Amino acid sequence: MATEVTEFAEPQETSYILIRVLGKGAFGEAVLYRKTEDNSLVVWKEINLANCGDKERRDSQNEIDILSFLDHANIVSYYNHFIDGDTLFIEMEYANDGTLYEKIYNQTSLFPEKTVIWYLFQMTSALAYIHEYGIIHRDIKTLNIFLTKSGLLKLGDFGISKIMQSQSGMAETLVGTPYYMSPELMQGHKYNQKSDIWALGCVLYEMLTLRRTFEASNALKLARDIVLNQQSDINSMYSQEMQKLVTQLLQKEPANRPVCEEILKNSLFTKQGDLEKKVWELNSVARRARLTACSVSETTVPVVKAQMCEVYVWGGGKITPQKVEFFTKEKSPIQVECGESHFAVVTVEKEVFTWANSQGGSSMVGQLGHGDTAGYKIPKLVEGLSGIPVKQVSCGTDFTICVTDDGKLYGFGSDYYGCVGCDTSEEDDILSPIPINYFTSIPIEEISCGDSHCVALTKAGDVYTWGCGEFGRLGLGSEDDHTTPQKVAIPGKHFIKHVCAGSDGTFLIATNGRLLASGSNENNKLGFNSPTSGLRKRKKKVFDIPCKYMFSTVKPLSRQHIISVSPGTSHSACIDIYGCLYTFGCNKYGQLGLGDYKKRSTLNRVGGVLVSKKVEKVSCGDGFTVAATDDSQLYSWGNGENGKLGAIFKEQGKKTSTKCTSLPRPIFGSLHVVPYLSSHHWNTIIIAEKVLNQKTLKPRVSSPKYNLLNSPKAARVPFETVPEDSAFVEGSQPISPACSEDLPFTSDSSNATSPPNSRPSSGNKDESSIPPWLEAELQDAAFIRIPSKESNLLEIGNLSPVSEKDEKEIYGRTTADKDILIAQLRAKVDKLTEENKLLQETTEKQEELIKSLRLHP
Ligand SMILES: Nc1ncnc2c1ncn2[C@@H]1O[C@H](COP(=O)(O)OP(=O)(O)OP(=O)(O)O)[C@@H](O)[C@H]1O
Repeated sequence: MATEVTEFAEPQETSYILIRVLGKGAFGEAVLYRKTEDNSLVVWKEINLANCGDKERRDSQNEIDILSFLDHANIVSYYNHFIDGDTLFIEMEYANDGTLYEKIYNQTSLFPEKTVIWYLFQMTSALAYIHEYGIIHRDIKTLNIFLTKSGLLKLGDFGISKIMQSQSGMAETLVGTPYYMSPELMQGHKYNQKSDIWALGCVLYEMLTLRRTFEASNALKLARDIVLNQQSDINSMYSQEMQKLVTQLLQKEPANRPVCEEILKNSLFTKQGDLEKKVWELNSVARRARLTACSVSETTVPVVKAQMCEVYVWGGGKITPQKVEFFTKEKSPIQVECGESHFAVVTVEKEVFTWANSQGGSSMVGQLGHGDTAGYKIPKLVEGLSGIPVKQVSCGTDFTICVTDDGKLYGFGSDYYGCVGCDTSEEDDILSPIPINYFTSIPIEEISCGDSHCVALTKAGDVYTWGCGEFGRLGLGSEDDHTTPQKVAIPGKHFIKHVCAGSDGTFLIATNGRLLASGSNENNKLGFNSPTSGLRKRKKKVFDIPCKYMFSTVKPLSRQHIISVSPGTSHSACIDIYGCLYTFGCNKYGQLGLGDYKKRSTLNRVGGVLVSKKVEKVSCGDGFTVAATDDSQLYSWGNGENGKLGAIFKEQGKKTSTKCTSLPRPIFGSLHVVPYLSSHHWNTIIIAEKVLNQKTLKPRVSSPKYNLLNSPKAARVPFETVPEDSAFVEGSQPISPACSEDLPFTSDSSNATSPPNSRPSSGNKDESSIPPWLEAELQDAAFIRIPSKESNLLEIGNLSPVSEKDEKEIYGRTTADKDILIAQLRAKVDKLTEENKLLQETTEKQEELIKSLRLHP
């Protein structure tokens, strides 16, 4: 379709293009690929498991599962992994500047101490991180320490690391590379994390001497050297502190070696400034570089905002957004939610209002909480919660659960699956709010209701699920239903920040931005499927996962830092920290927003009109998606039947019903900030903030000083009030400048009274944001004319003689011209003086003559 081609480039499925085989290890190969999705380079390790038994396969899979949770700037990230036939595939970050081994052996002179400290700091903080998780690396060596061109160091190859069951646990197996093996290992003793510290000491020694700590012609001699701990001396150019640290790390007795936390406190690091910040900055630059396609629009910082909150609903038969007048006139909303046939709103007074959209004929079963089964058409206060401050509400298909300020839960509606947690009542339908007693002494932070199950996050960070368990949506390892809340096992050491229940699956968002999910992955709606197109030894294009009974990380999204997720009936959408929108799942109605209706088996980044915007909110319903962007626009796409899209869009040439659109389309006419958005089944409800008045600061392009010097006009209006975007015009008034004295910023005020493109006249204090003190100073200031070109004249410390040309430009004439003119003037004055003198003499003579004539008539 012509219209679509211009608006949206055909999205490509992610595939891998082989770059080169990096090398072969003991168990397989490491191969470098380019990922077509974002042109990033990734390494896939292909490990042959043909000789491994079932248990070993399971163990290696479990071990990598845990390693994939690690998230540290100095550890090679594990993005994805799966076992296909006899091959274990692991996708990981590519370190693009070789290994520390190569770096050391290419050195022609010793490293400066500063470099050694920088590398050692990064290695130690990586080790501190894994040790905290109870992981021992067990193969620390310069060959397993990778470098990036940006100067970062990355600890990799956890191939033989072992997850310790407890911090004090001892692993039995003798593994590792002999040169780095600690005395206790050589002697056949047990070891713990201190063996990694020994290896760290060996690496440090290698960096300081450019040779191995213990080199011996045979294993026996090596063992003897290590046990006797005979190191050679370190060059005296290195500080005493450094030499002391090597000795501490290479202590024969494990107990005498420091732990990572102690090493990090060494004055060698503290003297070097904020090394942690440097690592963080370098890593975030690399992360940003990966987001090449993500051109986020210029950010402005709001300063003053006057706004009005309104509630709109659509869908369920209502084609265009309907304003719910009640919340404009009487109550101010702070949170909204919808179920299949009902809406719920929490107001600033912490009250809950519910009402029905019984358009489809569905009967009420108590989900409104008004004590009966009437289908109230306008918002009605849930009186059973009067006096109980509610901070959040969530709607299931036909039930509602509220969280109070002190973390208590109240539920009402259908208890068919035990969602309302009513373990005492015989009835399935709870018509008025009842407390969910299970949580009386476990305060809840957040609740999310799916179609027929619930997930709650406690204030302590634990996750509980209950209700229907089909497809493993409760993440409890089975499909069993549970009428009482069950604590969920969270893999790794993830701290959960948000919980989100869908129709038959559940998402969890961890504090580190990882997305975890459990339940049905039909059509990839939980995002688990991995693209494998282009990978050697893999024929199928996608590695398909039908469902998960336990929570696992959604690995295809492990490189994104997810902040928000919304599961729909057959698809899902999530937003990352940069405001990029990703969709996955069924695309029958174009609900993935990719400009077509093709089946998509993996993850997609929504582009088109949204590519340059920051998506702030998203919600998925049954076959449709709604998204709000940072420029106060609202978009919808997918199945438009029954008004699900809040507007009527016509899309030519598509195969499904004429009410579908596969591209994000702006809805809602004018522009609004949407702080809350919820879709369920065919309904959508939003809070729309109408910004009546907004003033923002944004960095100015040129320095006001420069304008002041260069243009007399600019000197009068150094801060220009940018005419308002028509976005926030309704009833807005100009705001007197509050922060215009902050020189690096220019004021951008939304002002309804001045027409677009009109410039304020100078000196008008209402329109110009010039501060009064500066205005006064400018009025009194002498006017100095400056050449339009930046000549040497302006550069302090570079006062070269003024050229004739510049003089002419500044003063309109040269010094020579001036001299001639002065001479001419002098001559003129002289002539005049002469003439004056003559005249005076003549007058005197005439007066004398007249006098004598009077005396002698
Ligand atoms: N993430 C990575 N980034 C850059 N190069 C890598 C990465 N992982 C592995 N390599 C390189 O690929 C090659 C093969 O690595 P691999 O891990 O398969 O074997 P190895 O580490 O040499 O041996 P083994 O795993 O048996 O100890 C090595 O040269 C290694 O430096």
